[in-house]
Amino acid sequence: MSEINNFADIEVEDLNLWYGSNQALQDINIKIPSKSVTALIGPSGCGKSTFLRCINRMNDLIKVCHIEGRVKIDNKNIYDEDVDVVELRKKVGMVFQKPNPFPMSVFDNIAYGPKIHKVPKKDIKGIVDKTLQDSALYGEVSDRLDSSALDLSGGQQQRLCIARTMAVEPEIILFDEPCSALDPISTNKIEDLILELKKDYTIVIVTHNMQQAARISDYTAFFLMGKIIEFGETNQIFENPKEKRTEDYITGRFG
Ligand SMILES: Nc1ncnc2c1ncn2[C@@H]1O[C@H](COP(=O)(O)OP(=O)(O)OP(=O)(O)O)[C@@H](O)[C@H]1O
Repeated sequence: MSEINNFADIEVEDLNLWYGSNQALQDINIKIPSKSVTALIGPSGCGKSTFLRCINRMNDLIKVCHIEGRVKIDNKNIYDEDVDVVELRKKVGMVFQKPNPFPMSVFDNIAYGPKIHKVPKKDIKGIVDKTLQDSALYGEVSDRLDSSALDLSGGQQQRLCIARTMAVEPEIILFDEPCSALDPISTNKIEDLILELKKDYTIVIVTHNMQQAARISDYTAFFLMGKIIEFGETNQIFENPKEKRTEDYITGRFG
């Protein structure tokens, strides 16, 4: 278990995961602190995305996947039988590698979630405006709300996807390499947005970019071959790692 004692929104206990006979996660125990950014780093194929997907049960969609252990959010195991997965995914939003706006207007992209969750019609416009402002996108799209979201730039599309996630008021937002398809300026804007978002949300982000992890995260977990090798404050992990394997990875000796 991690040594970080801050209040944790997500507590993972003895998590093991298999794809068929291939074990992709092994004995994962971690407490992810609330209202902060936690980065998941490690070489390709070490289980970062698999772990991220465990936090909102996205792996349920994969037939060969078998999971043991507990992922507790607000002290409730999200793998309990009585958990409503739609409600869970409202609480735990996810932003993917490639921007994936719906093929509809900018407005409708953001209104989609609140409508599904039966927010009264009269409140929708206010939610869309507020979400666009909170995601720092309003100035760029306020005169294009009725245009197709697919006409926005890649970076704007990704911020729209973040806004779409925020519109249903999640508690946690999972980011799976959200900047890997973006140019440096768009990447900067997303990083600034993530830093803003952590005041209100618990954020977990998979990134291959060490500088990005160092810039935006408060905590870092280093994964290797399906295990968490080290977890701690980002400064400590980057400047004074306890494990030689963490140091080797961070200094670019492998991966
Ligand atoms: N849908 C799937 N079906 C079967 N095996 C999978 C599936 N998704 C991932 N795996 C396997 O699980 C292991 C961990 O993969 P995962 O994508 O979680 O790693 P990762 O650290 O996120 O990698 P990357 O950095 O390349 O995205 C790998 O061996 C991978 O081949």
